[in-house]
Order: sequence, then structure tokens, then C-alpha cells
Amino acid sequence: MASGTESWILMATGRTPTNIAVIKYWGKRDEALILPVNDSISVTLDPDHLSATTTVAVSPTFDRDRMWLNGKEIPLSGDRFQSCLREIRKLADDVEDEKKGIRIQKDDWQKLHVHIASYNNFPTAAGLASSAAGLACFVFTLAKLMNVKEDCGKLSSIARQGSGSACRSMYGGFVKWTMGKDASGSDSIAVQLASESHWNDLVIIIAVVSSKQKETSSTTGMRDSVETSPLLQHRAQTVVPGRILQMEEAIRNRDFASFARLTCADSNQFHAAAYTFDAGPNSVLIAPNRKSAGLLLQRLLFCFPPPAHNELTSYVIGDKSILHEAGLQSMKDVEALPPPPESKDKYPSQKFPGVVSYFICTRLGSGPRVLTDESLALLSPTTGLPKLLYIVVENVCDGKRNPT
Ligand SMILES: Nc1ncnc2c1ncn2[C@@H]1O[C@H](COP(=O)(O)OP(=O)(O)OP(=O)(O)O)[C@@H](O)[C@H]1O
Ligand SMILES: C[C@@](O)(CCOP(=O)(O)OP(=O)(O)O)CC(=O)O
Repeated sequence: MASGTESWILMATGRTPTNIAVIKYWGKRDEALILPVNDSISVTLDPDHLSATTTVAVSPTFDRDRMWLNGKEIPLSGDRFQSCLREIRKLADDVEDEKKGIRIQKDDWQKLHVHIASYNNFPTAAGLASSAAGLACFVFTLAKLMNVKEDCGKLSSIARQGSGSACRSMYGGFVKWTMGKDASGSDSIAVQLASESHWNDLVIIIAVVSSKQKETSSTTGMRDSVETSPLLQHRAQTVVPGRILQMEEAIRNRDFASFARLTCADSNQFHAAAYTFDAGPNSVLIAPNRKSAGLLLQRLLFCFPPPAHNELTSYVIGDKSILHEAGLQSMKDVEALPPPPESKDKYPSQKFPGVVSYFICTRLGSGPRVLTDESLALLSPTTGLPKLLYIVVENVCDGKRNPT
């Protein structure tokens, strides 16, 4: 390993979106390689609103691999992180940074240690697919730092070994995870069905009911289903294959009626079966265009207003322009909303303030990207430690009590 100085640090930062499945992955045929029992299809969400940002640093001074998630150090010893690290290291190539005078040879990556810091701009482990954005970003950013030349399909098969749904976050727009047949998992990869621009008037509204960590992870929930539910096998073998074809056609034709029918049918198949597992309580609503999304928001805000003294700007986050187009500028406008006309004679116009924690308005989004602006890196370029920690340490050294 040739280098100008012994204490250099080289870094890369990536941002990767989350995705929401419209035909769900639920159940594995191989737990270690994370091979699913059926194909699945998802929409990638706008990384401005729901994404993981990850910085990976390498330096000859690091004595072990370390990781911080949302500012807290977490162990990297788990099989899933280890599989991804091992697979990416195998594909690593020579790296040269002329400006910094750094040269890393392919084989050096086996000995060099990395520091990884990641941050999710949405709740972690609450059923909003943080593992998808997080593990995809982990693999994507390591691959960038280590100059891996493989395409997104190959990277998706590595991300899959971190968390199944992560393979679909390797692309923007509409994505299919092909379950594959091979026992090695080499053909269990994600492919892009259509980019985000193919059907860009879809609006996605997420009602966040709870941001707390779920009691049952998806991993455990689907394992229980595989072990105990005969319906799951029927779903995987008989129901999903046809549904996948119909969903592909609906996406190709931008046929919202079929898209919505298939999405709801696939979701209901879990809830109608009264399993005890939970994939998180937050619901994802999809509107065909901005006008319908505005009408939907008016109804949602009428029924689920924020608790007293809450600002509208912190209650509806993400793409706020839909709020404005629906004539909702402030809490006064929400309070003045009439009851939904369709419910007038059928149901009492009940309101449930505080039931929803907040709403996220978003849209389809693009795939992973490298962030070249060094100020967005989560690790300090001089210490290789998380920037916040770095500031706290610096402040303590300076005799200041409060971290900035
Ligand atoms: N940014 C990240 N970088 C690396 N790993 C992450 C990141 N975010 C989440 N994870 C990993 O994913 C785990 C959460 O996955 P889990 O499947 O329980 O929840 P979820 O993905 O938010 O929900 P669901 O899969 O039901 O939509 C975390 O405990 C952590 O190990
Ligand atoms: C309900 C789901 O979101 C389940 C996602 O499960 P994970 O991908 O989080 O599970 P592991 O592979 O065990 O990490 C459906 C889906 O995204 O297709």
C-alpha cells in the first residue's frame, strides 16, 4: 500500500432512497442468503423525504471496522453486515487519489478497516423500510469507496443479503425483485421496471401513526408466517405470480384503477388472515395525481387533525406544496375544513385529534447517488469519527459543555 503519509483518510458519501412494496415480499426460502418465496414490486420514494445517508471512511490508522447509526455506535458483527462487507471487499478494485497522494491496491482492502456513519431522515425500524434504505446505502457507498465496477444488479444481490427489501432500493421508480431459482442466489436480483419519470403524477401520503421501534421485526414476522401459515405458501405459489404480471401491466399502462386494486388486494391478504405479526402501523396512501392528493389531504386533516397547539408545518412534512394547493396554509384553514361530503349522511363526522403523529407527503424518487459535497459527509475528514461526536469531543476539550 503506497501512500503519501501514514495517516490519510479517504471517504465517500452516498444517499439511497427507501421503497414501499405494492406486491409484498413476505417469507424466505433461504434465511442466510435472504432468498424470497415470491417476486415483489415496489415504488422507490423521493430521497429528499425518505432516505439513508451514509459516509464510509478508510484509513490505515483504523484498528477495526466500526459503525454509527443515527449518531449511536452499533455493532457490525451481525451476519448481515458481515456478508455485505465480505462481498463488497471481494469485488474491491485499485483506488488512486492523486490529489491526496493515496494509492490503495485491490488486495489492500482485505486488511484495511472502515468507519461507517449513517443517518435516516425518517423513523428507523418503524415499518417504513429503514433497513431497505440503510442496507442499500451501506452497500452502494462501500462499493463507491472501494471502486467496485459491478452494475446495480450485482450490487442489488449484495444489498439483498443485508435486508431483502434493500435490493429494490438500488433503483429509482418502479422496481421488481425477481426471486430467482439458483440456490446460490445469483439470479435473485432487482431490476427497474420503469423510471420515476414514467408515472410522475403519483402522490404518496404516509400517515405516521407511530415512530416507535416495532415489537416484531419483519424478519421475525415473516419467519413465523413461513413456519405456521399454509396460506403463505398458497399466496407465494398461486396468487403472487399472476398479480406480478397484472401489476407490471398496470404500471406499463399507467392504469391507476388496476394499480390501486392490486396494491390493496396484496396488502389485505396479510391483514385479512389475522396473523399476530406486525409490519408496522404506518399506512401508505397513493393518490393518482396532485388534485386527488389535495382532496385526500383535506379529508385526512379533517378526520385526523393535529393535537392542540401543533403547527401545520410540522404536522405535514415532505412536499408541502400539495398542502398549499389544497388551500391549507395554516391551522385556521384546517379548523375551517367542512366534513367530507361523501360521509355526510352515512357517518357522524368524527374527528380523532392526535391519532396520527404526522403525515409525510412524497412522490416517486430516483435511485442511489454519490454526494460530492464534502460538507454533507457524516464523518470528520481528519479523525474519521462521526462529526457530532467530534464536535462534542472538541467542545469538551475547549471546556464548553454544550455540543452544537
Ligand atoms: N441507515 C442504516 N444503515 C444501516 N443499517 C440500518 C439503517 N437503518 C436501519 N438499519 C438496520 O435495519 C434495522 C431495522 O430493520 P427492520 O426491518 O426492523 O425495520 P424497518 O426496515 O424500518 O421496517 P420494515 O422492514 O417492516 O419496513 C435496524 O435495526 C438496523 O439494523
Ligand atoms: C413488509 C415488507 O416491508 C417486508 C420487508 O422485510 P425486510 O426486507 O425488512 O426483511 P428482511 O429481509 O428480513 O430484512 C414487505 C416488502 O418490503 O416487500
